[in-house]
Amino acid sequence: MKRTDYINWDEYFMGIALLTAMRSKDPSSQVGACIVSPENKILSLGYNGMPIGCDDDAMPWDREGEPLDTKYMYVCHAELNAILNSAHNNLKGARVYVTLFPCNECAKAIIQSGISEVVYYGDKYHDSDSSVAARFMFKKAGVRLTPYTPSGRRTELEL
Ligand SMILES: Nc1nc(=O)n([C@H]2C[C@H](O)[C@@H](COP(=O)(O)O)O2)cc1CO
Ligand SMILES: [Zn+2]
Repeated sequence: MKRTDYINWDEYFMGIALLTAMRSKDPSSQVGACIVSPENKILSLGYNGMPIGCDDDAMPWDREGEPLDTKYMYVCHAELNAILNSAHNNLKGARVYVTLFPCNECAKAIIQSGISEVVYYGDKYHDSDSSVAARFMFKKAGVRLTPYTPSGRRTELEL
């Protein structure tokens, strides 16, 4: 008899997105993205971080202040990193598991890459212009938006 308490696909991919987010240096929001093929193969992963070559310790992580002194000018979002990290994979018909709903800029990249479904966990900026614009574009482009339903399963990893 096979065991029955194995994690399902959604738990698996969102779990990997959550683990990937733990690599983020951002003090306020750690975001992870996991892109998966229609055959449930992982195509790419990403988390929010500074561009390659931009020393994490030399870059600002502040949310407020002069625009040039905030992280927003520089940080590369989890979804964009995942798309860019997948340069040799075809993302047509893929779905992306994200721990936070995509912004309008990542929405553009998601649509252009051919990803057809976004499964999202958090949505804390639901009412921001960025989220409204993202939803508007996703709707026009026919990208399916699926809120992740937490299963309630808790797990602990000894790392
Ligand atoms: N979907 C997203 N993916 C992301 O990777 N991010 C990143 C950009 C920043 O590094 C951080 C948001 O910072 P804060 O405004 O919550 O302090 O998360 C943000 C969003 C939200 O749209
Ligand atoms: Zn984004």
